[in-house]
Amino acid sequence: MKNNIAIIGGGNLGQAIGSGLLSQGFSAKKLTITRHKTELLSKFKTLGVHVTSNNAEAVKEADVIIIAVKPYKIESVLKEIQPEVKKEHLLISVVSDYSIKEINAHLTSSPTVFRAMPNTASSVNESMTCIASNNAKTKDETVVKSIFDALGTTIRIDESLMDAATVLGACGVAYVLRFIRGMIQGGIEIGFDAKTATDIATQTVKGASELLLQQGNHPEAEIDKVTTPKGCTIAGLNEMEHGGFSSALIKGIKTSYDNISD
Ligand SMILES: NC(=O)C1=CN([C@@H]2O[C@H](COP(=O)(O)OP(=O)(O)OC[C@H]3O[C@@H](n4cnc5c(N)ncnc54)[C@H](OP(=O)(O)O)[C@@H]3O)[C@@H](O)[C@H]2O)C=CC1
Ligand SMILES: O=C(O)[C@@H]1CCC=N1
Repeated sequence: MKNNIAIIGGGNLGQAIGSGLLSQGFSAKKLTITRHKTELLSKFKTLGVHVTSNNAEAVKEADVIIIAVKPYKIESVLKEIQPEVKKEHLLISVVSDYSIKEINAHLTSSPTVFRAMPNTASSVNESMTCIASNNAKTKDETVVKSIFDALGTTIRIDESLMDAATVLGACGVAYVLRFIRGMIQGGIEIGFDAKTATDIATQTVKGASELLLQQGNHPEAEIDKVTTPKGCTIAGLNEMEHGGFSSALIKGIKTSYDNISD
């Protein structure tokens, strides 16, 4: 990748993106990460990444700007960087609930603006990133896609689905981790120590995902292969459903969706 990238907001997601890029061989010299508490970015500094609290300076040196601050901070950041943003810049916002139109309203130079919704698995190059833009040139789309392809898998979506992408893909990491925690707790109750239960639960979740990813089957088709008539799997699964398992998940997803806007 030839681009110089500035990540504005080196927090949980900004650092995950930075780590993911570096582990794919992206040059530390071409990467800048900003935040106020720069001491919390020392591991990046050690690797040769330019670490600064000066957003304007970071933007000046970059051709791709990734904004990764909290939604309530984006307007002040846009005001701060606005004088340095040029038409040639690719500006990617990973900020939830802030539209391309709202971003453009703060910029006079008309850069090409994208929204992307990666997740924290960017740090291990296993993100699912949904990308949206309005009338971006194919060559710019290719650049943005290549950045997030380095961090995992990408899908292009319409911007109207960005809130849904935020919930399913980004919040989704937390839902799955809570599921894994539940499996671990159950595993300990039936006899495993915490480490062994964690090893079994995490690999089992990975394997179940791979069955769908690699074979493209419907989850129920794979479930049918596990459930022996009158067996323990179906007994446990039905008990989970009696407790509202799928329903709780669906309701939680809808509740997250309803809570995106402040
Ligand atoms: N976390 C996640 O899983 C995901 C988050 N997102 C979105 O990404 C954005 C960031 O989320 P997340 O990483 O969790 O949040 P964090 O609070 O962890 O990170 C945001 C960072 O921005 C820095 N910051 C604040 N103000 C400025 C500023 N003026 N200039 C530069 N840096 C600044 C803060 O550091 P300091 O105080 O040192 O300045 C902070 O570390 C949010 O909009 C969120 O919606 C999207 C997908 C997934
Ligand atoms: O919970 C949040 O607000 C952010 C958005 C996506 C993931 N975390």
